[in-house]
Amino acid sequence: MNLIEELRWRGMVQDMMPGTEEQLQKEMTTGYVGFDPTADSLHIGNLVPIMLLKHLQRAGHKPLALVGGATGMVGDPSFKAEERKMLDEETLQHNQRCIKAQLEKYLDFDPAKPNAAEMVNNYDWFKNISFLHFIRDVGKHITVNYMMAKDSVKKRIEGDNGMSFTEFSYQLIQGYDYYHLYNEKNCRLQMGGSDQWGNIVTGTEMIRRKGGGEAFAFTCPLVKKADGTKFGKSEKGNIWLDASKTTPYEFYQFWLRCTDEDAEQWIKTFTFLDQNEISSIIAEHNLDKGKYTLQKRLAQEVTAFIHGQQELELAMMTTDFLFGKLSLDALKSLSDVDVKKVMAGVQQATITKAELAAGIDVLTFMTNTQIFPSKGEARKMLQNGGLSINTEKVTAQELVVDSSFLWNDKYILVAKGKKNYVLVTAE
Ligand SMILES: N[C@@H](Cc1ccc(O)cc1)C(=O)O
Repeated sequence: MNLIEELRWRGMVQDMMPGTEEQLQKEMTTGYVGFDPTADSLHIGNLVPIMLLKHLQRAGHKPLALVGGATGMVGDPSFKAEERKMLDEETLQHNQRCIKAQLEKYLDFDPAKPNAAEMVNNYDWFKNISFLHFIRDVGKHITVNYMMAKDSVKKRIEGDNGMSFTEFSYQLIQGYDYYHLYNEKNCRLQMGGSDQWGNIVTGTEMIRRKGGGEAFAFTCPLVKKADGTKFGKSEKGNIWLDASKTTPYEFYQFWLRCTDEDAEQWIKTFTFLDQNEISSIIAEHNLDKGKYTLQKRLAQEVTAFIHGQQELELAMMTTDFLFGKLSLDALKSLSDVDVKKVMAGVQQATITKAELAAGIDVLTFMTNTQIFPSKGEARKMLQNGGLSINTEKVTAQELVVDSSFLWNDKYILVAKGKKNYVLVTAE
């Protein structure tokens, strides 16, 4: 399968300019996607264009990731019902730095490779272009009629809200980016979400009218959920790629909880697994859907790609907690930082090291740590067989808890019932 055939199979091609497939077969081609610094992190909606750049690079072509320092100052009106709020320059600078650092993680920038990825920022070429120069040299090649006819801005032009000249000029700025990269980086391809088609075509038009040759493009469909609700949101809002905004555990859960129908599509779009592998995962999934084989594999692949293998393993451990099947040995093998991550959602308690050194009976231990409000309640749980320490069931109320129960020098894990864990830290 060539790149475009593969992307078609993955459901990642919406519109394509004629000749794009031939160009990609003919020679190593430089292609770009732009990301505006509208927030201090990318979110999973941006993951599709990132995947496009990744696929491009895997197929031997050269990806350019553009950070929109200039376009971010203007605001893309494409398919937006209202004028955007302008971000102040300090916020934009901060956002640019964050997004750049994220993009650097996902592509291969190794300069020794002929198709090494490169990062560019359109502020670098726009900062020196004067307004007069721009309207004479760029604006003159594109008619207002042409700009107004775009689907992406039609509603705004026909509606009551209107659109500022600032946002209206956005497509010329993005168009000029393509023209600039065409000349400076021999870039022949622009990709993006389907909402970007209008802006991209303004670019190829500008290249043509300013005497350039052919430039190519394709867009990918916007990701939708099968039930029609919006993709990429949880109850808490956006699913961010930044671990401090959406923890790897929450990220993993997002994918784990999707429907069979969505998982079948998303495993194609959001992983690099090939056709054979995906077919066999789906076949295995269909043998027993209750095992969530498909969702698990999807969640594992995407979490490992975004957060790395280690964070994935921690997220899976935390998930095991929810299902009451954590292995204590696995937990013991973790660093302190990682124990805290896995246990982030678990009830916490403390006990003094001195008490443990002396040794206390299990019921006193349960009340001193405030795991139970009274010895009577702790006893009841113990007698019902629902109390465990370090995953061993406690059967005798005479049991003495002392320092020998500590693992990693400071922890004791208590469970009330099957799934209610308490992590006790000795201080
Ligand atoms: N307009 C794009 C971002 C972008 C910016 C500049 C470009 O040259 C290309 C793309 C978006 O909103 O997603």
